Amino acid sequence: MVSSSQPKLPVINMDDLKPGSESWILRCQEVTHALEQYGCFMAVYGGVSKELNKEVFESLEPLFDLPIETKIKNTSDLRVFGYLGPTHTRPLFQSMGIENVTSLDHVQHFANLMWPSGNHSFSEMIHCYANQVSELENMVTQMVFQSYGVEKYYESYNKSSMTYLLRLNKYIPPNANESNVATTAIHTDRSFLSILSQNQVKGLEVQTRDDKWLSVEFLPSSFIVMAADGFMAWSNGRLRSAPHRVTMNGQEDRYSIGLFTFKKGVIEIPEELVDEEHPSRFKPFNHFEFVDHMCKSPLYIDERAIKLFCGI
Ligand SMILES: O=C(O)CCC(=O)C(=O)O
Ligand SMILES: [Fe+2]
Repeated sequence: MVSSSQPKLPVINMDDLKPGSESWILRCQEVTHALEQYGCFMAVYGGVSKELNKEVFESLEPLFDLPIETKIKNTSDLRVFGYLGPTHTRPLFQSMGIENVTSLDHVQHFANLMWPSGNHSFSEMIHCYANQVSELENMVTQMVFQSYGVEKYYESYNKSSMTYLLRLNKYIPPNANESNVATTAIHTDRSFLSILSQNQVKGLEVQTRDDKWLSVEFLPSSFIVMAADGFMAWSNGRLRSAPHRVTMNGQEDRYSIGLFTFKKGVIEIPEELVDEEHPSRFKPFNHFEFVDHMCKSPLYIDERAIKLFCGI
């Protein structure tokens, strides 16, 4: 049950912040504290215009209306990065993935699979959207590194060291006789950081440390920034990888978009984050090997997975 007298997720204004300014330094603490306590926060971020956001969400309906034979052309070496259709355990959900979405070539490759005569405006729009959202991701990563006093490692986690997967999700409403259907199982994300947005239909729920479920109410121009398994391990367990799920109640289709970042290569805990109070909890691990392992043997879909993979 989602509590009605629930605390809300922290809301942090991420606009107009210049690195090194007083407000930047203040936000570094707020962002890190929110990711430690909740594993996520709501970022108010005007870096994506309302018009672009609207156009992107409007493009999802015709995309998901394409025939199934077309949608299944969205494949990937990592199965969970491509098209996922409804299954009997997840009948309301479909999802498509665009790998390396910050590169226009990759978005065009996806668009050419979906529309054989191409769809230039879709490609431009999605590429622009992903890059603008990635600016928010870069800022958050830099802030966390800075507040832990390990900014010198940020270069290995900036845009050129990460890859970006954009997931486009569609959830259809449950039948009238099924209420409150948990559409996705409780999970944590395998990524480093995830940034989520949605159309006007709510459904995302985040589990708090005291096992309450917070139903996320998106504010205008807002995104949920969520620390995932990779960032949690990098921080030696200081950050929380937020358990979350999607529950559909209403009558309308829900569309959501997630930008997921993955480190190219090995994630290593900075030695500065290991001390007597925080003994080393994770061995260095290759992020894609972890994702690949999870695709092949998905024993757990929450934080236990990374603990099993590289925990000490
Ligand atoms: O649809 C959402 O809001 C969340 C999706 C999600 O949790 C995921 O793709 O990992
Ligand atoms: Fe997720």
